[in-house]
Amino acid sequence: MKKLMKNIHLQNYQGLIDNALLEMENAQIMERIWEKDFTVWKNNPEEISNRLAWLEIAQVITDETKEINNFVNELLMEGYKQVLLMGMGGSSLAPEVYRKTFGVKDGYLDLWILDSTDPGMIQSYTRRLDPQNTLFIVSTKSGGTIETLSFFKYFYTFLVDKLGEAEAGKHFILITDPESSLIEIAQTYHFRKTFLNNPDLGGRYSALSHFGLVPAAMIGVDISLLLERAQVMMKKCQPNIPYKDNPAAFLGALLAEMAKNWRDKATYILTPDIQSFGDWVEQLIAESTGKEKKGILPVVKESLGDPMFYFKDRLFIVMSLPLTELSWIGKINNLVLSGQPVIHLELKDYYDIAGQFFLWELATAVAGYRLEINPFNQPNVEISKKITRQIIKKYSEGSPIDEPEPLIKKDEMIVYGDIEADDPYEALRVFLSPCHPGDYIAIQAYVNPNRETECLLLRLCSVLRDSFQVATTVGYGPRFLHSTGQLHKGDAGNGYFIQLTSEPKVDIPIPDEAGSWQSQVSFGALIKFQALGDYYALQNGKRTIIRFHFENEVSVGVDRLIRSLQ
Ligand SMILES: O=P(O)(O)OC[C@H]1O[C@H](O)[C@H](O)[C@@H](O)[C@@H]1O
Repeated sequence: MKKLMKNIHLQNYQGLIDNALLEMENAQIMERIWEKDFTVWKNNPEEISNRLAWLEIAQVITDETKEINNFVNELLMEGYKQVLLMGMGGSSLAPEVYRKTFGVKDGYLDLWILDSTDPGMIQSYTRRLDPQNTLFIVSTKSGGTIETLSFFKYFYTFLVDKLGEAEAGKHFILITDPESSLIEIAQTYHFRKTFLNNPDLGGRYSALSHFGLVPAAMIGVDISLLLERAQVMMKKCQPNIPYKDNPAAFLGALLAEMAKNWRDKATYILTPDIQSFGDWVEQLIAESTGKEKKGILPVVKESLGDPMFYFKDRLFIVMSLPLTELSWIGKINNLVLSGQPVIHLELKDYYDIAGQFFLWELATAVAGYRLEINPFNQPNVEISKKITRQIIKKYSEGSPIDEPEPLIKKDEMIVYGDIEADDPYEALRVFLSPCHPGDYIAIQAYVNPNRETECLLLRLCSVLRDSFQVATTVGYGPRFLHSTGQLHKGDAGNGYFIQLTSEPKVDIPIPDEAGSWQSQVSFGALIKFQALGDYYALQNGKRTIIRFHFENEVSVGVDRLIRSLQ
């Protein structure tokens, strides 16, 4: 434990955590989790007993690394140069961590991830990829995710145009569960391969399964070494390890006890080389704990500020690699001095990411036990999907769609919400006026996730945090719907949601059937309806939401909002 945790500052919470660990030891919680005893969480095994295979996947899957590596070699021999992975949430976040952390090894395939339905984003991928040398991964556990299916239909049709029908299917592979309806589609369209994943684990617990390992091997990551590192961590978390030295027991108890004591904002400070781990752990914690009016809010994108900008609702988690220049170490010390609880985990090298995947999965399962929730389901995600499907149906039938009445139109912005104001800036101020420390502000941006927008949205977060002393998060739609979307609708309801939408400059059709350009719905319509579906889902759930629609440049609109707050 000491090697793993560089520093632990629990302030006056040490006794609370010691007690929680003692209680857990007496109730043999780690033993029961490893024995896959569903009663740890609920009295009903539904969506628990068939969701625990991640506990051993790093061992079980070692037999399959050879097959995965052989497949990658086959692709390299055939001259493939790049891979476009199409998937949402648990089917794409771990591959993104591997790509952003390890980069691409010489001679291996470059990996791009597509998890945005923004037409501009899809167009830029289409322009950049070389059809001859690109492999497409359709990655979906359920086989029913609308974004993933739409990406498949679009890129397959695109490839038929470029290479012909006989060639197109050879450029596609599928990663899915054995029961998925996509298996038949893969056969129909002559995909080159289908990897069937272990169905007994959820997407956010799948980093060490086919969903993570196949793309990792493609960029030249040594997947056997990854699994070894995960197994090292598994050993450290066995039930025979005293609970106080068991990192998963400790972390799980820490996350949950802090949340129960109003420190429910798990704020990650990650060094740039492992920054993307934040996006993965965000889905894991938010989707696993944000339900039954409870939840831990992962804060993964905020810049590190001075102590005065933080309320006493935080737990800070610092993660770094040895010898990384920690320019912000002084700021961390100030946080400790100001009374904030801070822990610092140190990874030996990039391959330790695999150990961290396992550690946080088990810690989240432990936290779920302490919070008395089922950490393996996502009961509220379906709500916005359902409303979006209804809107799409109406639109396809040519029926009118219910849209909220615009409140204000000014400065190329249209504002929607249940407040009274004369201009967008006043609307934002009025909207946020009841927001107080302990709440959080979530920016939900259904826009092209390019660098310029990202910088501005992060700036908006900083300004909001510093003005209101609240935790802030930012997520791109529809990506966040598969990550933090569950928490937004399932937690206690103290979030303030700022939805940002934009007028697409281009549009791209979603083929009704793969292979033909006939199309009823475009990506532009889909992203609009996804935003609308979630807007209504949040409203129905009595959440506080405002929408700013940018008629022109998103960057100009966001910049105006930032200035109005300063
Ligand atoms: O892998 P898929 O079945 O396509 O699912 C992708 C994502 O969809 C849903 O929104 C779930 O809430 C996520 O947990 C999941 O990761």
